[in-house]
Amino acid sequence: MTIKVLAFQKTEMSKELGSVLTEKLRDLRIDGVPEDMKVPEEDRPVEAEFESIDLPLIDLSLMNSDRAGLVKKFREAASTWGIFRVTNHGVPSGLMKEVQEEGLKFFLQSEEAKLKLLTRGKLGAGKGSYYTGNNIEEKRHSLHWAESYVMWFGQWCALDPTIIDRVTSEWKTADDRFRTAMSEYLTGVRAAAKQLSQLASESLGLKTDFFSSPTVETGNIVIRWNYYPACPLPDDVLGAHSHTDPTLLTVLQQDKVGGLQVERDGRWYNVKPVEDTFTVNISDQFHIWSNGIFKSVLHRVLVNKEVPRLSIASILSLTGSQSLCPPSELIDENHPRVYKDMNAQEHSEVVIKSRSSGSDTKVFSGFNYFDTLKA
Ligand SMILES: O=C(O)CCC(=O)C(=O)O
Ligand SMILES: [Fe+2]
Repeated sequence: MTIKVLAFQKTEMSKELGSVLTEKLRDLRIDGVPEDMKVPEEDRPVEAEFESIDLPLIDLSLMNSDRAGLVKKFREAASTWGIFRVTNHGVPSGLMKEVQEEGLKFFLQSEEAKLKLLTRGKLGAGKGSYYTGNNIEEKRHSLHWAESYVMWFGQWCALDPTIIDRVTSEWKTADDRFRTAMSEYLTGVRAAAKQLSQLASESLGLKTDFFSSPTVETGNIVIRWNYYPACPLPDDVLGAHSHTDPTLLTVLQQDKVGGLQVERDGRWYNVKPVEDTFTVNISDQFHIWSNGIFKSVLHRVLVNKEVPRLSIASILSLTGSQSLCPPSELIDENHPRVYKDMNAQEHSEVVIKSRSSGSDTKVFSGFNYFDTLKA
């Protein structure tokens, strides 16, 4: 039996590469771990070493009643951990479960059905869906023990029912209810992201909409389901190597299984999943945009022997000519500009270059290229 893992991360891919992957899938066997998925001995995670942490909690039901307290908490969480838990975010529990179950159905399809979506990443205008995994072109580290299904919806302000319809229907099992669920989920995530980015602005003494307006109007939204099959040798692989997200903000829905780890001061911590909450992390663009005040958190994913894990990442990013320049209010003699002026497109080019040529073969991270962007 072949295992349900494959290897890809590029939105652009050639037909040839698609068939290489098909071959590769045929070769994989459930009773072992292919050599190119094995993490080098010295980088293997050892479970016994890790402490579990309960992340700082941002309770959005306090937006009106204790805004000042929430703003303070946001600043603390975003500038120390770079990751926090969000509760009372407005996305109903039943809807979260539904989107999770539907995503699971995608991965449980036959490989043949999934592979049909492998090359969809090339769809024009940045809207469409595709099946993916690690990047086998960038031979920078062992392959992830994971597969993903990604939906690109484009800019929030242009998102309308026809786009949701088009993107969701690329997965042939998508039905009307799934489309409605995705539409409701996107609305909920957008509202939560708006509130969070308002807190972000206020926490730095800026106008409420400074970050929120570009984030949930002209910014982009991508939804990505990550599936980590149970692994016969979990200590030999990683579901995701250590990385920071190159984008702005990631709103993550985890299932009960656990496996996400975050780094702080050189140590890895297990992030406990908590039902009905989102795990939200600051990503590279927000770090740059906040003049380095918000921390883009380094994270990775461990897998286990017993149960598969599913997570759903709503990935928000600035795009094209949107500026990542920090506002003048954050710059003075004591707080000089940390990074050069750049827009999202220029940033994205640096990320792509760093990922294909970086010196650290284990980490895909802003820490690999932030230095090159210094003012
Ligand atoms: O599955 C997770 O917990 C994290 C996924 C992740 O890091 C990502 O999609 O960038
Ligand atoms: Fe990530």
